[in-house]
Amino acid sequence: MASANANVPRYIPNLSPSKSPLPLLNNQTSSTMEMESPLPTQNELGNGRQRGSFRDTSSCTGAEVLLTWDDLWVTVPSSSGTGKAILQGINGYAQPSEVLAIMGPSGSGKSTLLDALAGRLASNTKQSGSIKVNGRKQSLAFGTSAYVTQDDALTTTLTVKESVYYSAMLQLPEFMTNTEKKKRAETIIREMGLQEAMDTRIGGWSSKGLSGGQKRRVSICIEILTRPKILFLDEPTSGLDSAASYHVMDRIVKLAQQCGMTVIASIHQPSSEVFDLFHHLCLLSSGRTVYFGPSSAAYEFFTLNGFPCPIMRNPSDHYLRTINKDFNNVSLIQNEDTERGLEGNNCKLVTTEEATNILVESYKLSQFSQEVKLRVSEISNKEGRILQKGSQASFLTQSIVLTRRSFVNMNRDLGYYWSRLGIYVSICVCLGTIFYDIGHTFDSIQARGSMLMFVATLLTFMSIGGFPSFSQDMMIFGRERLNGHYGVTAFITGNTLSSIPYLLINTLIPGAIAYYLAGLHKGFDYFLFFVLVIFVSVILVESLMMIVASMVPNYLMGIIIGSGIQGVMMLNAGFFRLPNALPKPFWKYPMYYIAFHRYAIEGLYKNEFEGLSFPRSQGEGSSTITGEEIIEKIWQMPMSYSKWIDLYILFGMVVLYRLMFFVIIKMSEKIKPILRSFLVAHYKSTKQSNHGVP
Ligand SMILES: Nc1ncnc2c1ncn2[C@@H]1O[C@H](COP(=O)(O)OP(=O)(O)OP(=O)(O)O)[C@@H](O)[C@H]1O
Repeated sequence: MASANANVPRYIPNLSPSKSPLPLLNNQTSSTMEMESPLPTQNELGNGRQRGSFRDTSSCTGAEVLLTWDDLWVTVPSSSGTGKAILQGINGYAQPSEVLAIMGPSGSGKSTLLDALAGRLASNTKQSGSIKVNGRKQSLAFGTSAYVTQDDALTTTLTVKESVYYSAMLQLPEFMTNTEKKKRAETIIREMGLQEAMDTRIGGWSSKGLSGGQKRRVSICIEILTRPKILFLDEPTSGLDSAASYHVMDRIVKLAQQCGMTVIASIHQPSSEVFDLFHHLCLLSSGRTVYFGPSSAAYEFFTLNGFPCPIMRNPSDHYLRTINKDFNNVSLIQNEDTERGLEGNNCKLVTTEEATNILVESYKLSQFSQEVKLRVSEISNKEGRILQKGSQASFLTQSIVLTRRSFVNMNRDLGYYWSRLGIYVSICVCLGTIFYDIGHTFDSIQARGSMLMFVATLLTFMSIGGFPSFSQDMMIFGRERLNGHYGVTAFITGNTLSSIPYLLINTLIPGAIAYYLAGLHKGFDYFLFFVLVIFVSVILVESLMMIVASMVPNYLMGIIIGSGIQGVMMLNAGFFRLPNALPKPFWKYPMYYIAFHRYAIEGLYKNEFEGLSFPRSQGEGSSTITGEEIIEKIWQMPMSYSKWIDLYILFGMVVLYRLMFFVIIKMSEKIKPILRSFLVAHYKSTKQSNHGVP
């Protein structure tokens, strides 16, 4: 076997020549373990491997970040009630100017580790153990860290240049000029190899734009604009071919070295060239550490534990294949002479489960593990610099930029307002022709009531059509908010201001068609009030949908829940069942007062009927009834206040709904940590009682 392969070139790993990081196997004695520490010393930090220079270094200042995690456990509730451990007491560290790769089969806990370190675990998880930044328990404030998620939540209608530029305007400090910000954005786009795609739109479900790999790179560009001190990358190379993967990772490594940035990246299947770029490797399997140490020494670790990398196989593929339990693989374990093969009786087949257990146990006893513990305690026992929040654009700048960005997006995304305008116009043409020249007969009282009810309810209900586009905006907001790009108030301001012109067009044109075709109350001021009520009602529905969007996981759920809420409010607005007939305990009090459609139809009815008179019954010669009487007696609406009060109430509701959205987002941010610390406390007490600890 050996001779058959003698002429086949073997993969040459990037091993440190003088380092022999032998692991401790259970059956080995310590005499076989004489070794030099494979870990860099503090003096070596920052020197890194020199891989050329990175051009824009103007902002590479500030404190470096050393991150450690010790006995880190993350559990989630399981059906058995005992909880499922996703991470099982792992240790490790990440250092400035270096890239730590987290690798492991799918579901091994890579993203969870990244989330735990970045402080953004899901609220249903419980975390225990210690995570320290520069030896202190401190959070990673804006400007100090950035996180590139797996899903590229980007504004699909913007070009690459616009996306990165708007983001630069939002994130970079006020003291930088617009030209400097633009330059920074362009430099980063070029560094990520996107110069050819600068003017290409991101693209989404409706139009093809960038490839998946290019979107990944745009996401990275956006997050590294501030030159964060610590960068978390979740699958940065997914969707990229091997050349692009190398290109992107190489840029990140250079940036790390140039700026003293600490990079932690979870990665699925790096090519050998990409793998070679990593300084350290954390290999996980089912939340346990299989290996943590210099990436170059992993080859030897596997070899010495009986799992040498076969000829011509990419070592990182080999590591993952050895520990991937998903497909009932088997591995060949070689005890001594790796060249003799099966017939030499030194090999046996083991399942991947067994192979993983051997490696995990071996790692625990190895010098690597000891070194990691030593380094972790060394760093955690020395309190370093406290991280200061980075400077960013002012609230005013952020609001202006968000308004502009949102305005451009609303204009280009046909689903946001333009398609709705088309539908509104069509419906209003139908409405206007069905109620054409409504007149002032007895029958027109009912006809007016029905038409205005339709306008106030079903027409405003159609605003729900823009929800998919809005929910995409919410996803982007969620990502940018988590990364601290801007606050909730700036988002609400931007969204509100940018939508106003479109909502005006959407209500003015269709409103005019319906109003004048039907021949409603003559006079421009009456028409203006009519449009104002529809306008505010549509903003109200949008505000309601904002609240819904902040609470539901996807837009389909949002549409279902939003329609349900509106349906109930419409039913209860006092038209389908007159106000005095509404059952008192619930539908009259409080629902009739909460239903915003009630104020919309009240305002519209007062606007339409006040000042007009109609025959009391069908036929000629009948006496007349005034509009005021109709409102009070037929529609059972209060005349103690004017139509303007109804409009003010609607407007007040818009403010209230937007405030509610603000409070919900803020509260969820405040409640999540409290909930998590409660769960952690509960977890600790359960753990202690399970182990009989007093
Ligand atoms: N919040 C959560 N609630 C329940 N289970 C979770 C949660 N987060 C992660 N898990 C589970 O923990 C395991 C590890 O998930 P994680 O996303 O960390 O794996 P991964 O190694 O990043 O996988 P992949 O490479 O496929 O993204 C999975 O089985 C996942 O279903």
